[in-house]
Amino acid sequence: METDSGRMESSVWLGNKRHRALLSGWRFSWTELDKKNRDKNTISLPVSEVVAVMEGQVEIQPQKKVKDTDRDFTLFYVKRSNTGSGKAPLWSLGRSQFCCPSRDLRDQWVTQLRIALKTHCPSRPHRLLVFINPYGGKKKGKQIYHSTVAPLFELAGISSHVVVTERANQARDHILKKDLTGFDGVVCVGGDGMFSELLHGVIGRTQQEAGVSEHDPCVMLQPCDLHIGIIPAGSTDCVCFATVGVNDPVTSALHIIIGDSQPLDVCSVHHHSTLVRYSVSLVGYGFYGDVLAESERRRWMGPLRYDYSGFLVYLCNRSYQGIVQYLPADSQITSPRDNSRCLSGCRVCSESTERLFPRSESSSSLYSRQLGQYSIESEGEWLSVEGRFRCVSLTCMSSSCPRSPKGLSPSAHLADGTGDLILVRNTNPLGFLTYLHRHTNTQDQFDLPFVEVHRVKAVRFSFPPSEEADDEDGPKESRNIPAGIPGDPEMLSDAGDVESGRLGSQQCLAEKRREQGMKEKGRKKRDYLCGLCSSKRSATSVWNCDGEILPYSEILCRVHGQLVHLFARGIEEDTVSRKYHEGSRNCQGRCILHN
Ligand SMILES: CCCCCCCCCCCCC/C=C/[C@@H](O)[C@H](COP(=O)(O)O)NC(=O)CCCCC
Ligand SMILES: Nc1ncnc2c1ncn2[C@@H]1O[C@H](COP(=O)(O)OP(=O)(O)O)[C@@H](O)[C@H]1O
Ligand SMILES: [Ca+2]
Repeated sequence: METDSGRMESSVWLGNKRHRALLSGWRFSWTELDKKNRDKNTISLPVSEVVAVMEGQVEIQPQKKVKDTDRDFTLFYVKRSNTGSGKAPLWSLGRSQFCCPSRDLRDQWVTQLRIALKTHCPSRPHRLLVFINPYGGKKKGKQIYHSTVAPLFELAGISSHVVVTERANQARDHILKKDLTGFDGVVCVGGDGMFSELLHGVIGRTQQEAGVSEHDPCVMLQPCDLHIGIIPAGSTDCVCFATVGVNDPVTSALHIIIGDSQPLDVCSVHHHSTLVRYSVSLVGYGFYGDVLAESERRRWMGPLRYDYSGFLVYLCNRSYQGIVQYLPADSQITSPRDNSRCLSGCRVCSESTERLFPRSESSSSLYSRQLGQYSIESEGEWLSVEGRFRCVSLTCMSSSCPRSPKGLSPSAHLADGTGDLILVRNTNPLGFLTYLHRHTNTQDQFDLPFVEVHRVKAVRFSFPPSEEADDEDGPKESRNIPAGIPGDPEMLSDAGDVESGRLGSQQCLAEKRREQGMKEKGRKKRDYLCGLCSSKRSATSVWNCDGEILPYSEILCRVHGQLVHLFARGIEEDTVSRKYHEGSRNCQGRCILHN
């Protein structure tokens, strides 16, 4: 046995196999030894990925039971499993049970490992405020939290205060108004809408405390310290998927436990001089706005509502007139078509931190620099595109999700202070289908003649004056999407009966009245369906802002670099198979590296 500060080495047993355990600085490893004391397999992991060290033999699933044998300790840690080539690994809880030659040695191991945890993991959360949306996604939020997440938090020594929401915006209001002393982070169990509530609460509270006006699009918003965790239990789970690489509650719970930190760009959306909302994934007009509006009345369908509504809206074949102005980002640094991917430890994002928060500048000069950048100097740099669009989308991140594993903009960065503006001009139905379909395969969705993409710092959307005059829907600020859409079987069944003339001419009066009533009903429905699909009557769409319909059409969006932090680390490469090959070159025996 050998110990000195930060280093400890001894013989241990795992089952009936002798091993050499080694704690050296920020790594802990154990190597199986053969009968001649030669190294066989090594498992090595960074201390930062140790979840807990417990005395005795400890199980956590299915039931936590402790057998306190005095020479044993149990190590829980992050274990990765491959999900297929190119996909991020899933994380699960690894468990290894060590038996030491003496109780004294066992106690030393437990002490040293816990000291290493404190030293190398200073930013782990101890107390969390958890909000569960019981109605999100497949309505499994409570079950996911209590059966999967809570036992992991408990094991890691995290105490949590749980609020099961009873209404929309309860989580946001709680964060804005209640005392949050002692909490190291806030966590939502739900979908992107639930995340958005936490986002608004955290940003709003931080600005209130800093005395910053959120309404001014030129202001430098105060970056938020309180971390946000997401346990995916929603319909799209885009924010989780795009920042972790999978939508898996265990993986996300482990990222929270080990205190991972991922900065995230946020877009503020303004109408005239008022803040409307914040967004991290999608600010989308046209197709995505129509899909959202259509899907809201089909919430009962659960996550499938988006597929169904997407299909119906596609059949509508609509496009919208608009003027899109944008402030381009520095094209020397990156481009949305450079085929890069923002992965864990992304260099572009790390270098952006320096650019966004230069250490040498005082906060006041930083504020005026930002003001200058947006209000005066930049005016001349705005570019403008006018036309008919199938969709206009702005995203601060790739917006990958299970429906679209590459996302809306596969090379977008999570924390570079820019967003990607995607303009899909009007095209024929097959062209638009090709565009949509490319979100689901490896083909480049930007390599189409009617699509353009720009890396931007800000975007404005307005209507051409002539279009405003043409609009029969009244002011652009208040257009409501009518409920219902062509192709809706509910709607077409009655209308179909009337059209087909199935009701005969020898009917009694009552029948005739009924027929007339149905005709009237059918006519109304047909008019209504035609109205929805006709580009003349409904000249405008709505904005989908991370799953919320915006009440305004003319908006200004500005990207705020690294405004919030998530308990995540960005998308990991498929390290399991790669590390196996690298590791085996460096070890005498089989070498499995975890990091
Ligand atoms: C022929 C196949 C077509 C497939 C097209 C796939 C395109 C998918 C892009 C998805 C981008 C998602 C951006 C995220 C949006 C969410 O914030 C929002 C709300 O989510 P939630 O709170 O979980 O309900 N989701 C949507 O707006 C759904 C868009 C789906 C469009 C088909
Ligand atoms: N208890 C509740 N009752 C009704 N709506 C809620 C409740 N809690 C949260 N919400 C709202 O439900 C919306 C959808 O929630 P989310 O968790 O994103 O599920 P989904 O991904 O299925 O849309 C969010 O906008 C959120 O504000
Ligand atoms: Ca970005």
